[in-house]
Amino acid sequence: MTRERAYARVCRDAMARTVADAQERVTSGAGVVREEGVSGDGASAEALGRALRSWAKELREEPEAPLFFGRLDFSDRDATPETGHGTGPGTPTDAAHEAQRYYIGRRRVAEHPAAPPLVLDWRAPVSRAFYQATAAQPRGVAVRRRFGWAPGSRGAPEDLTGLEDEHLTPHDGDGTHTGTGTGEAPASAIVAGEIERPRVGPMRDIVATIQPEQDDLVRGGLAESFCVQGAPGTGKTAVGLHRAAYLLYTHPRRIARGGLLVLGPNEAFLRYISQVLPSLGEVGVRQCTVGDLVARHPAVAEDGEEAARVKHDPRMAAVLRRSLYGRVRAPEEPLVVPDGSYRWRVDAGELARLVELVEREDPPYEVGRERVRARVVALLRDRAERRAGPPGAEWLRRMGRARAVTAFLDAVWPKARPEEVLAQLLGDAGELSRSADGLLTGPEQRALLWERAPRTFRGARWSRADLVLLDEVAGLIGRPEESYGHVVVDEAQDLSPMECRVIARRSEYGSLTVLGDLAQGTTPWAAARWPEQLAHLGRPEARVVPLTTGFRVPRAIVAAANALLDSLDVPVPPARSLRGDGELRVREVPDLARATAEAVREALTRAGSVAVIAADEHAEAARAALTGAGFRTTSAEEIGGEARVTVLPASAAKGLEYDHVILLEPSAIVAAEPRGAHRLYVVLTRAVSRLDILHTAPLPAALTGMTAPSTVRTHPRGAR
Ligand SMILES: Nc1ncnc2c1ncn2[C@@H]1O[C@H](COP(=O)(O)OP(=O)(O)OP(=O)(O)O)[C@@H](O)[C@H]1O
Repeated sequence: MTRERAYARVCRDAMARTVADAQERVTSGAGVVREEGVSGDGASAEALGRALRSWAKELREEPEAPLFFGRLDFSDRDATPETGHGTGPGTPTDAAHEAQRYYIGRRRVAEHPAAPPLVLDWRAPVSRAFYQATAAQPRGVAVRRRFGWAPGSRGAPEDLTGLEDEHLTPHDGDGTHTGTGTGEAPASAIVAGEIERPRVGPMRDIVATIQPEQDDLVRGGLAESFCVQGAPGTGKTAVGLHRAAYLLYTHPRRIARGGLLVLGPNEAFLRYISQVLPSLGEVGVRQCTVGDLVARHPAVAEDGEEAARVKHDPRMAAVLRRSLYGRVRAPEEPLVVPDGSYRWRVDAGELARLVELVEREDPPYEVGRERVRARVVALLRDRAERRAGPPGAEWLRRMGRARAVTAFLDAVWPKARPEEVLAQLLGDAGELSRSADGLLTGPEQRALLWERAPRTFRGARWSRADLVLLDEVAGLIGRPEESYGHVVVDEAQDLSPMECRVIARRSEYGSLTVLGDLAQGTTPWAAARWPEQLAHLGRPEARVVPLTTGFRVPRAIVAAANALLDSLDVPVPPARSLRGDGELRVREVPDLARATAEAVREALTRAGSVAVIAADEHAEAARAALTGAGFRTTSAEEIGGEARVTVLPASAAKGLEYDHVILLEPSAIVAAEPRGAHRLYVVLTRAVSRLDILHTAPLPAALTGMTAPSTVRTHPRGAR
């Protein structure tokens, strides 16, 4: 311990010097840069200065945390017995690492940029052995050491409180293996402690304890898109964020060109995960919702249920395409273009063939219009050439802009704006049936039609679904300006086919990490199967990888959730939990408000965060009752606020977790919406340690059989 603390001190000093050095370079500016001969001219010195400034800023902004969490001692070759399992691919005993010792941390630490690192970045190739080595496949590692730090430590050497060694390759006289990775519970007490640590505030990184199956996903190649079907609390979100950090580290240039995008279901969720990437040293990643991607107008209108369902249906893509291309007309008249004393003439038949050909080539609409123009000019050029030899570039430009040519284009391939196209479709029954007949039924078409159409498209009031449709039309007209190198899509089961297409358009040249759980689908258009959803996302070939080992929800609560899962009829395997701790209590109570206050009072005697979750329409009342009883509470919008008790409507609970969840009236959550049972499944699986279910009405059928050993059913106590 003394030696390791001393090492921690050395690392801290080195890190402090790195930060100071970065500052120094920024404040002394280009002078230093030039002196070092890095850059001769002002412009690149300035660019370098900018890079240094942002680097210094990044170092300063990074939350201070322990600088290392692990150590690998590689064996020297003589001491590495071939175990039989250890010879396959993926288990290299890389000669370069023989007898080497490496510390592993959140980022590289070195005395100076050219010095050998004191701490390796967890994403460096060597670090992989830290996550993957087992006694059966030691990958050349003799000893894996994990470090335990005081909770919340900022890395002060005296905060180093524990060490744990696993001997993966036995030496003489030391025949014991302490392997991991196969048992129900983690073999490492430090890992177990980390997993069971009470939660407070926003989500944390998991670099110190990534599990082998998670690591495989985190380090998947940039080119590969895949989908993680993960039971609640299996670390989907964590895996997605760490994968983002890994890709940024491993392919900085290729990602930098397009950028990396993380999509989450709502603002509360985005706030909850917002600290993870910065704590891993990545500050430039865009994290937003699909709604943010399509927000070309504020969403001010509300759709009826049926209208929303139809607008999110994939058939709308075909309807919109037909509506847009319905603008293209077969030319009926010849084109006559005056040119000085001449008039060039192209007859209608030739023009019609030309337009039809371009239509068949199926370019984006805007490109199609310009292609028709270019081909018309080419016809004019042929005529001019026959008469007077090849015309010059200026002549070609003039013909392209000629009033007659533009008028011809406006007649056969008019300009289009997304708003105009959609307003016409939703505002005009004739246009709608022209575009939708054979695709949408009569009642579906009627559900789409505006009751009162605005006079022009500029006066239209758009709904959230409309914005998705506008994005679709914009995508038909031209390519989206944004295109990402990689997109991480969380809670992907909830996206509608049309929302999936928003993402597909922006990741055409990149790759996707799709995260979700079919059992947690709560939107009316939630996916029932992954292959279809992946096809809408433009990745029909993507692999679906299940994760079933839960790190959040304790076994007793998982058992209850699995009972409910059986009734959901989704093709997903049940979850299992790494956590033997945890409590589940189900109580029928006479007075819900009073029982809630009591449960909160009790919950506050333990460490960690507390959430009271109720059906949406009851959440406000629950909050008021708690405030009345003297508790300070926060709402979903204030994650990370001061009060330890959050009151959440069931619809806002997705993706979040709390140490202690007090769930009010499960049957009301089920009854509140068509997919209420799925919603209840989400809510049941938010608890890290304790779940209290309080009810006055009968429990939903799937929950009545809960017989987990730690289930305590108490009958209403008398007045207290
Ligand atoms: N390897 C790990 N070590 C420690 N903690 C982990 C590990 N993997 C996941 N966790 C923790 O388990 C919890 C659940 O992870 P996460 O939220 O990523 O799961 P999820 O699959 O997205 O869950 P859900 O679908 O229910 O929203 C988080 O607190 C996360 O930090």
